[in-house]
Amino acid sequence: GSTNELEECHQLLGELETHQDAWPFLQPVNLKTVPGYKKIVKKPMDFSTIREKIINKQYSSGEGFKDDVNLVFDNCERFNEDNSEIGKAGHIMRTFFDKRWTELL
Ligand SMILES: Cc1ncccc1N[C@H]1CCCS(=O)(=O)C1
Repeated sequence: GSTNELEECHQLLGELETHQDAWPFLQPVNLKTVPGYKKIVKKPMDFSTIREKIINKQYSSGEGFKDDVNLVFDNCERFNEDNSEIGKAGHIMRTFFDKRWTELL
């Protein structure tokens, strides 16, 4: 059911936050200090914002949670070179998420 589904999302968010390659995604990108980010990335998203949304019951199902997690990684790919430190972390984190999400289904 959706309650259990959202509990699984909360558990999975904890795994994302504690992953060794999560560091670029733990807090919102600083729009004042990262040149170009505000203009280029229309919908910023990060793990702390997702946690707030879970706590405030802003997700009605796992789909909304999954969409926000994917937004984190899509923003990362748009702004960062694939072979940059942050770009590489984004690919690793997306692969990790996709595997765990598939295991939940
Ligand atoms: C995900 C992302 N995309 C583009 C630029 C920066 C970031 N993340 C930053 C978040 C704060 C710490 S950091 O500044 O090292 C990395």
